[in-house]
Amino acid sequence: MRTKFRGITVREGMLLEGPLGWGEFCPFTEYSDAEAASWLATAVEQCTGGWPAPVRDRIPINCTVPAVGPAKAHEIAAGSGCQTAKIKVADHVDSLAEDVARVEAVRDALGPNGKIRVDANAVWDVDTAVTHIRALDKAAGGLEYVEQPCPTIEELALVRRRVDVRIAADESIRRAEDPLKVAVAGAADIAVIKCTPLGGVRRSLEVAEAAGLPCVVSSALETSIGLAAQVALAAALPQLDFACGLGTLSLLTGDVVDDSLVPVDGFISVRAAGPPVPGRFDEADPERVAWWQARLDRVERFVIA
Ligand SMILES: O=C(O)CCC(=O)C1=CC=C[C@@H](O)[C@@H]1C(=O)O
Ligand SMILES: [Mg+2]
Repeated sequence: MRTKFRGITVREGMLLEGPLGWGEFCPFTEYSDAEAASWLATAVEQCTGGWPAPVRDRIPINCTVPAVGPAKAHEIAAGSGCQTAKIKVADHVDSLAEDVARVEAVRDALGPNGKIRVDANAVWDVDTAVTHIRALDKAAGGLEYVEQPCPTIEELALVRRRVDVRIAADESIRRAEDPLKVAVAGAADIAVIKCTPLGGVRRSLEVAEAAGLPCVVSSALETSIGLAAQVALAAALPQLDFACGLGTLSLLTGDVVDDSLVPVDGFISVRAAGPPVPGRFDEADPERVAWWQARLDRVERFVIA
């Protein structure tokens, strides 16, 4: 990673080859085998099953601004070519002043017509969420939405009643016991859908339909191989009203393909990625390779069982 993001500085994963090409298996290292099973289903769909036909040929993209200082945040947003920015906030206790400065810097970089959304990754309680959302909304001159301000659906519903900013559900969907059954309508205005953890493009289309809300497709920090599945999902959704969080290759120091799925002028064109360049990760630590192979063996058995 170029900058620490969701607490990690190294992104690990595995590429699997099947009859249709390559798939990416990249559950975060702390996830259990049970939680990793749907990530494997996504990789298997990609390299064996293929995806539904696209209904659009390019996807509007938001730039992603980690919890960095205002000067760096300005540079990221200004250099991204995107009209929408998603800003990480609340990454530590007492972050409000830094969050406000980051949001102000991004507004300055995007100009008055840019759209700004923030993501708190479920760390606030209801009262903190209300106070911080109001302050950040003011700093932004209007937020497009706030993603997962609190941990539970009930808390999202309470916050939603008390602020004028739209609420998006992310962890509430992708980490739910059954993402097909989670009742987010009423607690949120927007559903963040990530096909990598949800078990593939087809299943994500079902989750999106079940959520009954406008959707934003967002990445799980994949290489271009895994991002291609997310792009396929964004391309196949019947309706796409918001920019998607798929511009995350810029958070990584490298990619496994040469022709990376990066946004140009704020859009990613819908296409496959790959193949991986042989030898790109020859330097991978043998201990980590063995760890991933053992994980794959366990998760595979978990899926079959
Ligand atoms: O949505 C984006 O702009 C980028 C993706 C992103 O923010 C995330 C990717 C992976 C893990 C998550 O913590 C995080 C998110 O919460 O949305
Ligand atoms: Mg999120």
